Amino acid sequence: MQRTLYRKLVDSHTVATIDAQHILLYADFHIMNEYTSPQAFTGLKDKGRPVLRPSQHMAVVSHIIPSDPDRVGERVINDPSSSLLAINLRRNCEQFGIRLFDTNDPDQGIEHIIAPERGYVRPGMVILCGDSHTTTYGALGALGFGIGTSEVEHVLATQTLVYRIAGSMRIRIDGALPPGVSVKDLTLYVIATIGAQGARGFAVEFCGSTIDALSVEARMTLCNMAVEAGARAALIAPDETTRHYIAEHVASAVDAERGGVPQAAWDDLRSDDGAVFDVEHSLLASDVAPFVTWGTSPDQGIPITGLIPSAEEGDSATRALNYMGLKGGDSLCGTPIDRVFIGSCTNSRIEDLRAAAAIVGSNKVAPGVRAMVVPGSGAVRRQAEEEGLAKVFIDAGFEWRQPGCSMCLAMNNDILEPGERCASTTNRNFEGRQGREGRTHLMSPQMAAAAAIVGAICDVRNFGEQHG
Ligand SMILES: CC(C)[C@H](C(=O)O)[C@@H](O)C(=O)O
Ligand code: SF4
Repeated sequence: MQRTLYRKLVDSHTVATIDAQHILLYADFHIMNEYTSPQAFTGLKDKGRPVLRPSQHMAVVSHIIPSDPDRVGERVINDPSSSLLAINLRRNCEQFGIRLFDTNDPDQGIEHIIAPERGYVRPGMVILCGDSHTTTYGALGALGFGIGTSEVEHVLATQTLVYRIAGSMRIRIDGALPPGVSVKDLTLYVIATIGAQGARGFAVEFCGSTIDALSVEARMTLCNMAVEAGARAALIAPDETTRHYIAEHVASAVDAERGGVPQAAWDDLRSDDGAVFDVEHSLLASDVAPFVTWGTSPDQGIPITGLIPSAEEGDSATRALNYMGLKGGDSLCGTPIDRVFIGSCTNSRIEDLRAAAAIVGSNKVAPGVRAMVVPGSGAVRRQAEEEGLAKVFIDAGFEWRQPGCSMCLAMNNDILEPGERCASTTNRNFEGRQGREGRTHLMSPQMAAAAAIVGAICDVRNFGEQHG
């Protein structure tokens, strides 16, 4: 029987079958943040249960930590309730013997940036985290998905999870991305094409020559946002690109052979020829242009050359347009922005910062625009400083900040003022996501960098002619 990659990963981690739809799934690794773990630890303590395998968990303070450039010392977090979350996580990790990337750890950062970077994510693994963007790890051929707080407790206690098997979807994308078009544009295009619920209930496997040509970091951007189309997981079969990434990242961090599938068996980590998917889509990279969202859902995006769709009175697009202060039939090009945010687990890796810095060059941030770059981890920040990228940003007038989720979700000091419009490399543009009444336009790091210089949303492909 031919099996999909998803099915192989599920089968190899099935501890017991519960019924036709449910299994007990083994988790090779589990990641926690300060925000979704406290009740789980309280539950364990109340029941007097230990953590079964402490070495198969890690924790990080990422959501509530301020990104101030001079963040140091004990008082990195001034807000008392946020500070308490960090203190609790530290106590819990100490008590249960779990590796914590604490507030002052040189490698602290966003969970989904540091887990692969530190070598914890390897092909063939099942990786869980109380966070929806755990789908990111599919970029390395690992089955990753977000879990709820009560499930976090179960995973800590048993290293397993009661799991409902997902449907299978394959999205094939072929051809070369046109010049000036990045994987973020491709991602927003895929979501706009299939819709915010388009992959709901499915584990999505991405394949095709476009995917083959992507770096692992680019694949992470795509898999990260698959959840914005409703996907329960995203997967890309490991290949030579994956091998190189693993060789670079695992040796320095954790034992390559601990957990996961030995390299010799990676060849089997792919869907068999003839494996049947419940749903298949086929897309062409040549159809993709730089993409920007105009609304309040990640699927409300258009190519920068397109027009904002006209809305019918009373439909959800009308509400979105009102919230965003935009009109149907207009172009997004030339829409002035107040803020630029380059960061988040979607786009704060070194390749993202390189791409943004290449656009910035020797230009300056437009007067009146507040622009910030928030690297995804301490390691990304150090590397960007070594490569001179930080200097490019600082000289241009960007704020060069400390790692964390930052203005991706405004759970810390980084927040939009009501009515402010932001060019953002993040993954969610919901109402209030970056601050009450804040207006978020999702786009690539290149497009956000160009917007910072121009002071308005623009087509990065024309940017070089004026600012090269
Ligand atoms: C805080 C956390 C539960 C949440 C998630 O699950 O994704 C956050 O990371 C987000 O991006 O909205
Ligand atoms: S960077 Fe944003 S999307 Fe990613 S984990 Fe943090 S809040 Fe969630």
